[in-house]
Amino acid sequence: MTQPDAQLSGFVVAIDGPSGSGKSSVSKQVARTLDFGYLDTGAMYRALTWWCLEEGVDLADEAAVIDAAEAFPLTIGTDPDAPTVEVAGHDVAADIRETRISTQVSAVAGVIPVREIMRRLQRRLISEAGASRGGVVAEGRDITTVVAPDAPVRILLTASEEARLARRSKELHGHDGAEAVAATRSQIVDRDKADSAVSQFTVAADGVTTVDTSDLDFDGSVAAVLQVVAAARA
Ligand SMILES: Nc1ncnc2c1ncn2[C@@H]1O[C@H](COP(=O)(O)OP(=O)(O)O)[C@@H](O)[C@H]1O
Ligand SMILES: Nc1ccn([C@H]2C[C@H](O)[C@@H](COP(=O)(O)OP(=O)(O)O)O2)c(=O)n1
Repeated sequence: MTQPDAQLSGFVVAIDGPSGSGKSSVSKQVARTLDFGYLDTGAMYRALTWWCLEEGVDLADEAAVIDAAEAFPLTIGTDPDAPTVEVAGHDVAADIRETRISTQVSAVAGVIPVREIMRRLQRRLISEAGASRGGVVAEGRDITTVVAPDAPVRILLTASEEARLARRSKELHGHDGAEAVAATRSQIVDRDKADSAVSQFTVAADGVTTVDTSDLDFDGSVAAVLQVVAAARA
């Protein structure tokens, strides 16, 4: 029989959303402002993908991917000023942002038993960060619905496809000209489509507050999230 989840420690702010909505950058700044911990769950799926490739695991072999997840030697830091990611002692923070990981991560994240292993690990990390700092901002695709549906603040951070494509193009190519946007499309649109098969992050679930950042700049997005948090803590 599966054990019921232990209660999460600390004040948890759960944030989900599609690629390029601003989850990582906005969540990190919100955590800094509140002096909370910060957990990037996407980095965990990326690091597992890196580890599978490093170990020569065929990503089409679900049993092998599950084995890799069960023995995953991950160390992840939850300080928003220095969010480290290490696998078996290797600093992989930069490697996991490479295109080869971005284009293959959905294959790993789409394996349901892997998600259950990651969910348990993520709840533990959220509780540890919450206990040591009083609170934590955790972001991903299923934090508001599956990992921390019991969080007192749950936000769907979203933005139009156009805005998300322009942001990611600027980040990857330095501008958002037509060619750069076309080159970025698969990393945003196709990946979101693949990820939607296992997580619901395009429409807010019951009790989840939508923050649409399409017409907000970065500071405006941070302020909008902080306002939702302040209302919940009042
Ligand atoms: N509201 C915003 N307006 C403009 N750019 C933003 C905004 N929020 C985030 N960005 C920028 O867009 C890019 C993608 O943001 P990121 O936080 O990586 O999104 P996600 O984690 O949802 O994929 C980054 O370069 C970030 O600085
Ligand atoms: N809680 C989560 C977080 C991320 N994932 C998957 C979905 C994404 O394609 C990858 C990488 O997530 P990440 O947040 O780094 O993606 P972005 O590039 O910021 O859009 O992991 C997930 O399935 N569940």
